[in-house]
Amino acid sequence: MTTVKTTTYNEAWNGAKQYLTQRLGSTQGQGQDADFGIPIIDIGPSYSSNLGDRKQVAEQIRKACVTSGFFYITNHGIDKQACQGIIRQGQRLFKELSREQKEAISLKKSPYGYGWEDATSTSLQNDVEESKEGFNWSYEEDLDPAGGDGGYVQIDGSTATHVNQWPSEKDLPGFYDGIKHYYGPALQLARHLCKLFAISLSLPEDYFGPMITHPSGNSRFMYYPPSKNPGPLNDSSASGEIGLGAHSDYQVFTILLCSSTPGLEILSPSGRWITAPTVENGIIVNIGDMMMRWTNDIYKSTVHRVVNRTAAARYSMPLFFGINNDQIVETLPSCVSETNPSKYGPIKAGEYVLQRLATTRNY
Ligand SMILES: O=C(O)CCC(=O)C(=O)O
Ligand SMILES: [Fe+2]
Repeated sequence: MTTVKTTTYNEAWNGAKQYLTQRLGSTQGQGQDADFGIPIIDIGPSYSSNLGDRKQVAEQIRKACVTSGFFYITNHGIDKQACQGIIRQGQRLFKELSREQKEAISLKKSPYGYGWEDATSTSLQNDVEESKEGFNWSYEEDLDPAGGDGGYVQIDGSTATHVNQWPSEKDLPGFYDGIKHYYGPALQLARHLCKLFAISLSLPEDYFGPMITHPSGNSRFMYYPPSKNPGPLNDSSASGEIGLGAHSDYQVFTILLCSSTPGLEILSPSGRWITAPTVENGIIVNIGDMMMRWTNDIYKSTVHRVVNRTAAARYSMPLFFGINNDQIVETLPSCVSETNPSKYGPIKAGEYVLQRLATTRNY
């Protein structure tokens, strides 16, 4: 039987801080930028019944994952209306709720940090102030088109339900249904991507299937105010305000939907910040640290941040997709060999995220 070590809060805090410092340090100007970018992958053929078509898409995904760990997907199956609709729900939440209504669902009232947050409650890069506003929620079975299997556990192993803090139907009519309209298809897209990741890693196509029956699906609405000092994109200095500090994502992978205002910047191996372009009907997928660890560092989770350098507001909605929180993550069999032994021990998926989240709280 696999034994898994549990960690104290202090160990987690020190470990997570060390991890971020090391990740930020290791990308400061050492590598080459050749092959580094955010390719656009048409995943339409991956819905084909022909394995060759699915393999062809998986191969493109693999190429992106071993370089930048970021790619756009198009023809992903989520309709335009659902994508526009969810961004609108985010706008409504930030614009239409009063400060008092927002405070009533503040993340400070939630043991898991779910709910509305002002700019200062959390920061991803310690000591760097962020200008964003956010609203966080977690997976719940009512939002899952597959219905879940009744086994959902929180990142700390708790079986508590109804942990999300939604605005009331009176304050924001139709909000929850609006969420469901995009979040449900996005979860199914994530499950589909798991099959493509499995093929890309030379694993059986349904390798991850049993691990995503009650998946971790934390999500956020983000609002980045217009810059007080608009300037050019691809300017590595952060003279504009930092919307979201430099970080890598924690989960297996992120499905990121953005409004048309640019602002996401990814850190290249030579230390340049590259602005992600706006791609019509495109959704960004990026590898998270859990996937990097799981693949023995073969797939990369790249450091990124958000700086809104424009005079317009920016909105986005990342969905941090992970496997069942009670699932043990052990280096994937196709990522170890005699010459490349496993660098990491087994860990419970939820426990790993808990450790990484430990440093972000400012309250
Ligand atoms: O808003 C964005 O474009 C990126 C958000 C992000 O990186 C995150 O929430 O982890
Ligand atoms: Fe991120």
